[in-house]
Amino acid sequence: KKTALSDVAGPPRESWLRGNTQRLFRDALDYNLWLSRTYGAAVKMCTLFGREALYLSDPLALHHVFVKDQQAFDANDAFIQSNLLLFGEGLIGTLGEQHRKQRKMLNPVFSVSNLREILPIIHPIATEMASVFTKQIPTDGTPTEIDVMPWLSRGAQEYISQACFGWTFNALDLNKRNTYSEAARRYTPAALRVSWLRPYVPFIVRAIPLSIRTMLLDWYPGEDMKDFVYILDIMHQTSKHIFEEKKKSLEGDSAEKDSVATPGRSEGDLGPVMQGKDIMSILLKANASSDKADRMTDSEIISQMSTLLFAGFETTTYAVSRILCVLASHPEAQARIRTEVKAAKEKYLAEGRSSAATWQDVSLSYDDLMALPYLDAVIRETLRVYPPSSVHFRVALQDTTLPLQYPVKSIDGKPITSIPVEKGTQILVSIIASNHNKDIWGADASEWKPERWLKTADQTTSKELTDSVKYPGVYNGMMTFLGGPRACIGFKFSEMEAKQVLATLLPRLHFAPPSAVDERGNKKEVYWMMSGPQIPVVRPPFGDGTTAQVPLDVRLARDEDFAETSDDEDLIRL
Ligand code: HEM
Repeated sequence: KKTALSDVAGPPRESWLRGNTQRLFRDALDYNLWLSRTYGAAVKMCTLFGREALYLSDPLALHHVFVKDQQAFDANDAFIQSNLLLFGEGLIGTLGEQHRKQRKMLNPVFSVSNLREILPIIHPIATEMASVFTKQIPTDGTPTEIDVMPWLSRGAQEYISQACFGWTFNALDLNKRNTYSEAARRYTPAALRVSWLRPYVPFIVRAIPLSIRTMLLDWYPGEDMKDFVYILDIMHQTSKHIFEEKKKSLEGDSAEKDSVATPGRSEGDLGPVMQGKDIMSILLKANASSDKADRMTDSEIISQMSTLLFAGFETTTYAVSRILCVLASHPEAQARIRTEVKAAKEKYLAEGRSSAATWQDVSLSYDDLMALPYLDAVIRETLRVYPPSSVHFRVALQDTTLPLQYPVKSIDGKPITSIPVEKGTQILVSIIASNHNKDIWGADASEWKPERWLKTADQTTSKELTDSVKYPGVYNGMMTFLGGPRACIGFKFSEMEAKQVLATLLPRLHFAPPSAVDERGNKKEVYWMMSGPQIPVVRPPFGDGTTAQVPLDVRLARDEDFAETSDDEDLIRL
């Protein structure tokens, strides 16, 4: 049967049942880039049961999906139904009006003015991370190989739990085991083991009653599913527990306040330390004082907590791990950040704006940290070339037409300038192909060049980025955090976290790729497996090729690890 997408070219269907989209999520960086370079910025793909989908990286078509015709597109069924099962009615499990209402309540909570207040309070997390590394390396400056991933992951957990919930799991303290933080760190490997089920979730949920699903779960052979359900249960129970504690403490239950923990002690509410500035306290207050019609139920709030714990933790862990990994291979960029941060921190001491004992201990304000041009360029460029997640789904809610900025060729070689899209068509939004689009970013689109985000004061234009064509992404015209009404709510938060972590670690520590060699002269190499999220692994013979890890040589920073002069003073961010 001829469909609206029939003329659009794309790779052949591999199976009527499964289509050919699975390959996009199986260690498929090259495949994703090959697709868009072979067929252009709009490619026909096949999904389940012989249906067709559009794999998109065209800026104008994406502008229609996320901005101009945003009412005609939403998240797809498999995404919503599976998230609803996993996390309940949080932002990633709701659609339409309910989602809009939730966003209206949550957007202001993630505002810059709130982040400004939170940043200085959570600075000790980055300092604790730095001291965790410092304790593992010799004081004479020789390097030690450390798998930095678990520590960055524990740090990211604390960032989310402290900033969002005013709660600590003491994740950076190995002497204190915590069931929740262990469960959360096991979430992604466990989810990937059962991910084959995800596209079928809408069918299962609609066709099989809950009681039978529960029975099937008990009978299901193997431990993968049970383990996954256990992890979800821990996450849900934790969110519920924190919510109840928060609520009690906001209602002024003094008995509870007395039992709260302080950082470095046992797990619990940071209450007095956070001064009610955590995201959840602000949200609970806003919710209580809003119109009844706009108010979220307790169960929706608990679901938001699980959603934030999940959505804000691993993405940021992988992002910060990737930035450190890239910097390890670019010592000159590392040196430049170190020098830039040093100048900013020393200025604080000189102006009496900080009482820290050394410049390294200075905590920069949100505005000063965000204004560091080279640090900003490094983070932007890393998130562009290496976005932590690569492809996201949308579905057309009505018949519509998507115009193309860059025409593609039809299956019989004719130019296509716009594509009719029928209601129900799946759109695969390719973050990776968009961020690597040579038409936008230039011939060197796939190269890591932080300088592309900077210009000197006397430069009035910058070659690639002043082009009129832009992506509708919320973050600097790139698609890493998507765009439109369902764009990442935490992008400023993750940017702030990454900057604080780097501005705290780099002045003290130097990172390099692992130097140890085996008897055949092989060196360990971190390989980023792109399976939806980009996961760092070490391939055999050194690693198992599946466990997430980022081994790096870490040593104390020396004088020669700083750039000669800071030439960044003249640089302006684009
Ligand atoms: C580098 C780190 C991060 C990346 C790359 C990232 C990326 C994304 C992307 C691509 C989406 C859209 C998903 C879709 O609709 O298909 C998203 C949504 C979301 N992100 Fe992030 N994210 C990051 C960090 C965070 C953080 C730190 C938080 C919370 C503090 C967060 C919370 C959320 C939430 C709640 C949503 C759902 C928004 C909605 O549907 O309205 N993310 N993120």
